[in-house]
Amino acid sequence: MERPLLLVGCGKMGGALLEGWLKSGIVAAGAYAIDPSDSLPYGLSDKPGFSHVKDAADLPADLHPQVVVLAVKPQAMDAVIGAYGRFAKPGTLFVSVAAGKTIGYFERHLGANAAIVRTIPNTPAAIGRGITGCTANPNVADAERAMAELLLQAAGEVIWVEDEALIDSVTGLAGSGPAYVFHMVEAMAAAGEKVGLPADIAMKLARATVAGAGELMRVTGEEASVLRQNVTSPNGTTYAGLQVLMDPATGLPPLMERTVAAATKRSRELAG
Ligand SMILES: NC(=O)C1=CN([C@@H]2O[C@H](COP(=O)(O)OP(=O)(O)OC[C@H]3O[C@@H](n4cnc5c(N)ncnc54)[C@H](OP(=O)(O)O)[C@@H]3O)[C@@H](O)[C@H]2O)C=CC1
Ligand SMILES: O=C(O)[C@@H]1CCC=N1
Repeated sequence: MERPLLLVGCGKMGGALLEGWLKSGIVAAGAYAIDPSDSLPYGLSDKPGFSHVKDAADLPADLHPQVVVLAVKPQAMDAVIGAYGRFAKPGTLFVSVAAGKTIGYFERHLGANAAIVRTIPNTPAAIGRGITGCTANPNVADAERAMAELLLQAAGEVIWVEDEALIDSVTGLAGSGPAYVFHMVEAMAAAGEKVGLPADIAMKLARATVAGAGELMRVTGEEASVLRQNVTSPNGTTYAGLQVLMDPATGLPPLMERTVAAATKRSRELAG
């Protein structure tokens, strides 16, 4: 990047992104993390390559950032966004990671000419294994789109959707998705205890099973259904378990459908 990046909100998500940018060296022109907290997550407070300020008022008066990344909670955005309107001029791209907040919302606060990329990452971004869904308004130039993609690639894979409404669906599936998987670990461990395993062993087995299965899927690139079939012997133990889990009326499919639908609906509600 030729000019500085501003990261507004350096919590779990913003911090994960900044961590990736510092590692990749993409923000070599300098970065500012604006966050009221005394110390930043992921040990960032001790890392070089950016300046931490607590308030937008502490930023240099003549700053002309290349990118402003908005990573505060959606509910905090109204109170925060006004302080960044001064940067909404040609040459500055706004990238939001806030769930629900629409491009229309940002155009209302930053002006109709502001270049805005709305995204939704997920927390595996912290180890470069995230996936981010993105959409852009027509003010975003090709070079700015490429810059946004480069920034988000520091956190993992990037997909673009033209229909902004689908960002709510991406949120319901992938933005919130890591929490579903972590809860599955909790549920598997609890179920292991029910069949007689000590709690610590049940949790160790559940963690390693989910982590290993995810890594197997990533490394082989194989279809999930094929990997599932590879575990399933005819009339064996997995078959017996999957008869319960895959029941179309009472198993995981209808439960996951309701889960993703509820998160997608909540994303729409956060629009503002
Ligand atoms: N966590 C996740 O899995 C994902 C989160 N997101 C989105 O990322 C955004 C941030 O979420 P998350 O990182 O989880 O939340 P966090 O609460 O961890 O991070 C938000 C940060 O913003 C800070 N903040 C509050 N007010 C201001 C301000 N005026 N100026 C600058 N910073 C401020 C908060 O400080 P303090 O705590 O002191 O108030 C906090 O450090 C949300 O919009 C969320 O929808 C998107 C995808 C996934
Ligand atoms: O729970 C949330 O609202 C945020 C957005 C996606 C993941 N966490």
